[in-house]
Parts: sequence; structure tokens; C-alpha cells
Amino acid sequence: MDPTESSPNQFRHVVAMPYPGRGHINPMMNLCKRLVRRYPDLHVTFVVTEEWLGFIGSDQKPDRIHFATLPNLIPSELVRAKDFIGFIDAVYTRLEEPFERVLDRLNSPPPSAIIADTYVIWAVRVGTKRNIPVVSLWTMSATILSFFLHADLLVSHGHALTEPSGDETVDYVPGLSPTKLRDLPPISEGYSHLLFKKAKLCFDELPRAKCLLFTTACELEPKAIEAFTSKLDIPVYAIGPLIPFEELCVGNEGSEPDYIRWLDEQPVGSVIYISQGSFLSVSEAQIEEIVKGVRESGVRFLWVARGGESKLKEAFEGSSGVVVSWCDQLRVLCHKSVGGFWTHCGFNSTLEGIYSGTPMLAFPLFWDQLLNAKMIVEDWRVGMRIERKEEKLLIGREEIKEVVKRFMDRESEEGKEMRRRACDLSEISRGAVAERVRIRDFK
Ligand SMILES: O=c1ccn([C@@H]2O[C@H](COP(=O)(O)OP(=O)(O)O[C@H]3O[C@H](CO)[C@@H](O)[C@H](O)[C@H]3O)[C@@H](O)[C@H]2O)c(=O)[nH]1
Repeated sequence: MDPTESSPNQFRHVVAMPYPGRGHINPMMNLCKRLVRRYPDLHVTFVVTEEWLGFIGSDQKPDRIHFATLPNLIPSELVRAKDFIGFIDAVYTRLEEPFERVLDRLNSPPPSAIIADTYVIWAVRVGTKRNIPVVSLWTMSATILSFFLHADLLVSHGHALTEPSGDETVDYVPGLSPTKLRDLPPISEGYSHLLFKKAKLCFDELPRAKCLLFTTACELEPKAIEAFTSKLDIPVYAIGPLIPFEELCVGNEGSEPDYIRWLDEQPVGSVIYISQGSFLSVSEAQIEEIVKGVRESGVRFLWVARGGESKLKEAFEGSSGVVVSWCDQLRVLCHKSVGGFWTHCGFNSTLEGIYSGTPMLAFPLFWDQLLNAKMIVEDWRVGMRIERKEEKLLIGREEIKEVVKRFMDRESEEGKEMRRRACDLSEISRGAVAERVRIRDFK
């Protein structure tokens, strides 16, 4: 039964409004799947743009999750990285009205809650106007949100106005362990500053939400979660790891994708899985260095390339790896042949890396990814990083070759310790079952 049709039997109805981006839609969908699994009388209307429906419309999902669409009034996902701020502006200004029209049609029964990404700035406003409680879902780390909400402390500690050295340490943000400025997004200057000003508008809406959900697990960021108890007056729940681990046990009925069959044939822990996330890219020159470095390391690899797949396949011809355009990432990470994860440190990837117990080679590109990399390497100690002396400087193939070899060495003391830690953290993450979110909290 679709909530737009009339129904004699009452069921509960929740509307999910993710921010239009892979790193946001995935955890929102994981949350909705978990909710309908738990509550047999719950239906979810999952709202995406028509373009996104094309991307995810045929993915498997429970029958009680229904899609509703907004017209394509924002720049395409395929080009959004080119003008990130323009994209945010479009989401802020063009989707509210069509979202209201969707709500107008959802009457039987009307939704009892809206779950909206924290970056969907107008969701709380729309919910308040209609007397529908809005639950805010934050898809990055709790620690980075604490940093953002305490940005004024940077000013009072002289870390904002002058050009501080990246070596200076920030040790005064609640929930954030001592962190070098270079491991935090530079929210006081340049592009990141513009972005922060936009994001801050959403943070200002947070106190009016019914509650705040984190995709992280309390066990992974206990101090940051605790910091919110005093910072916000609304309830805060860490319900993660909000990743699709329930789907790992769903079989493929003998039709495994080629990359899984290839992985099946590789020695245990021998493959590095390389992914730069779903939409940001590194420069072509840097990709070339990475390709050469990985190739010369001799390490087996599975590389996810978004676009440029055929060029990469050509560059890797005769080498010991596979290039794909997309894969089932968590499944790959949990495969016994995968012994390392080269990641851009998007937060979903970080949670997936931790869950699978795969050590991570951190190569952050932007924004929260910088802090995720620091947490991976210094706080959780489940990875190494590729050091960038300066943001714009290329990292050469020789350095990449050496770091990849070192990272994938399972026999060194460093390698053994990193793998032990990754295994321990995986246990903790697997134990952190999302028992904490209850539908009554939305009422
Ligand atoms: O071949 C692939 C590649 C990716 N994924 C999935 O795509 C998602 C990617 O999410 P994430 O790792 O968070 O990367 P981004 O899409 O880049 O994430 C955006 O959103 C995140 C959460 O808000 C932020 O932490 C990032 O900085 C931001 O770039 C993950 O669930 C992956 O499993 C696949 O399933 N297959």
C-alpha cells in the first residue's frame, strides 16, 4: 500500500528527506530499511530527485519503502563537484516548494515524522509549519559536528583570524581529542569558509529539530557524543554504524559479479581496495602518479573509478589488478582477500572500513575527510596516511609505491599491530547494534 492511496487500515508513516548525494542517501536508506524491519506497521516515503530515482530506483528495498520524487531543479549529480556552493544554494532554495507539494499528497495517513538530513535546511521549517516533528540525521562524524558547533572557540584561541600554522594544536573543542589545525577543514578562510557559512545556516536550525541522530556509534566517538548533551537541548542518539551490514548475508544466487569472483581467487589479505568516494576527484596528474605508484608496488588491487574507467584499464594493462566503475563496497571490504582500503575518508567509507576490520590508507580530499583521516590514524590507530606536505603539491609515484608496500606488509610489526587494532575495532563496531532508535522518539 502506497501512502498516497487511501487505506482503511492505519499504519504509521514517516517521510525521509536525504540530502541529494550518495554519502547522504545511503545512510538515510539504511536507516529507513532498519526502521521498517523493526516496525511492521511502518511505511516510509523516501524523497529523492528524479535523477536520483534513476540511480537507485532499481536497488533492492523493502516494499514498505516507497519513493516520491522532486523535479530535477538542482544541478546534476554528475557535475555537482564543479560548483559545490552553487549546488548547495540550489538545494537550499529550489526544493522546498516541491517537497511541500509531495507532503500535500501524503494524506493517508499523514506522516507522523520527517527524517531529514541536517543539510536540508528547510526541513525543520516545513515540519514546524505543518506540526510534523522533524528528526535530523547527521551523516558525518559526531566529532566534526562538535568542531563546527564550537567554531567560535577557534576565534577566541587565535586560530581563526591570523594565518595559523598547521602545526598548532586545537585542544579546546569538546569531544575533539588534540588535533593539529591541518587536520581540520580551514573554516576561517577561502572556499572552506564560504562552505562553512552555508553549513552554519543548517546548524542554526538544529535546536528546533525533535532530536538528532548520528550515523556513528557511541563506542567510536564517546567523547563527542557526550559533548552534545551539554551543547544541544534536544535528545541525541548515536544509532550506528549506519551501514548496510544486514545485506551482507543476502546471497546472489550463484551470479556473483566478476570482481567478487576475481577476489575469490586472490590470496587472503593480499588486495588493496582503492576508492576515492562517490563524487569528488583528485587531479588527473595526481591520478597518474597514483596509478604508476600502485602499479610499481606490485600489490594486487581493486580500483573503483567513477568515469575514466577505460583510460584506467588501459593504464593498468598487464598489472595485477581490476578496475570497476562501481562495486558493492561493504561486501568487497568484508572479502577475505582484501587486506587494505585506500580511502578518501568519506564518513560512510570510514564506518564501513572499521566494521570490516580492514586497515585504511587515508587519502582525504576535503572537509570532514581531513578529520576522519586523523581519527583513523591517530585516535583509532587502524590505518596510515599518505602525507601531503601542501594541499596543492603532487605526491609522486615513488612515495606512493613505498607507502602502498609498507601499508600492505602484513609481516612488519607496524602492519601486525595495525591489523590487530583494526580487528579489535571491528569487534566493537559489530557489537554496537542499533538498538537505540525507537519510533516513539519521533512522536
Ligand atoms: O564503488 C562504490 C563506491 C562507493 N560506494 C558507497 O558510496 C558511499 C560513499 O559514501 P562516503 O564514503 O561517505 O563518501 P562520499 O560520497 O564522498 O561522502 C560525502 O558524504 C559523507 C557523509 O556525509 C562525507 O563524510 C563526505 O566527506 C562527503 O564527500 C559508501 O556508502 C560506499 O559504500 C559503493 O557502494 N560502491
